[in-house]
Amino acid sequence: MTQITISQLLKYKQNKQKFATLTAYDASFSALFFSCGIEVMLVGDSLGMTLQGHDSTLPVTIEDIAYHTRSVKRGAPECFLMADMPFMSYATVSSAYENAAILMRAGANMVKLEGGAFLVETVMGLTQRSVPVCAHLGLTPQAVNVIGGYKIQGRDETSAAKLIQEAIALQNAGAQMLVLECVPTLLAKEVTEKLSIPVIGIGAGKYTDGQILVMHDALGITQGKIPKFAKNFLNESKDIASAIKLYKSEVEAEVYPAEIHSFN
Ligand SMILES: Nc1nc(=O)c2c([nH]1)NC[C@@H]1CN(c3ccc(C(=O)N[C@@H](CCC(=O)O)C(=O)O)cc3)CN21
Ligand SMILES: CC(C)C(=O)C(=O)O
Ligand SMILES: [Mg+2]
Repeated sequence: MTQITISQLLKYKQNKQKFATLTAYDASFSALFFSCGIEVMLVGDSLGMTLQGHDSTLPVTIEDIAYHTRSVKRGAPECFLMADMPFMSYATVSSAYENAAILMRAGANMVKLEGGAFLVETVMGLTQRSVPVCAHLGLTPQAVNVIGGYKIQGRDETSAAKLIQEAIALQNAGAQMLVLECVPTLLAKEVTEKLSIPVIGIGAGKYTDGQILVMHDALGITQGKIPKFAKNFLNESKDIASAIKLYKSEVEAEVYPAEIHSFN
């Protein structure tokens, strides 16, 4: 096996080959996921909820993400590893540089930042300094207190048009990937077609280039409210490896996400 890179993911987009990605937080799961053909993993700040038991992602620190990034990297050294920049770790351009460096040194291949046009300067500066950036638009969970809950975004014409403009601005600033979370299927389709970089969706319908799920949702071990887009692949599988392979094959065959996992 060889290292998965952004070039490989770009080829998937160009060949219209859908790809499945997952969050991972430790070496055992990252090794298992990679052996099941999951080539892209994210050390998500969702770990604040799934691992730490908080009711939001806000308590997560840069050291938390760095710790889990080191673990995931050791388990799957050849995967393309993304790491979330946690709440307030990119509040200024210079803090973004310092904190991105911590995650890159921990083994990340790309850092992910939540937000739109206000991040253009940050994304440009990171990219120029050799830190690959994934943008994240739509429902941005670090803004849960501003939004007033985990709600679908881009429903009306004004916010949809704004999201498209921001996606283009972030790509122009140098972002090499985009995560779209909880947006209507046809808005995600339009963004995916307009951008040349790979777009990964979660609750964004079937037309994005890739899909991402929180691993706990894919394995049915999430406690409390389960997002509409989540699917428990362990239900129909004999073990975790079979469940992950089923997830990958359903994404590749455009079976998952179905209508019931999407917003219109
Ligand atoms: N287990 C887990 N899965 C995730 O996808 C996830 C986390 N945790 N923690 C961090 C954020 C929070 N996320 C969430 C959490 C809840 C909804 C949710 O319940 N959404 C409603 C949409 C309501 C509407 O229609 O506006 C839903 O019914 O899915 C969505 C995303 C996504 N991320
Ligand atoms: C759900 C994904 C996109 C994420 O940002 C996370 O796991 O933190
Ligand atoms: Mg996140």
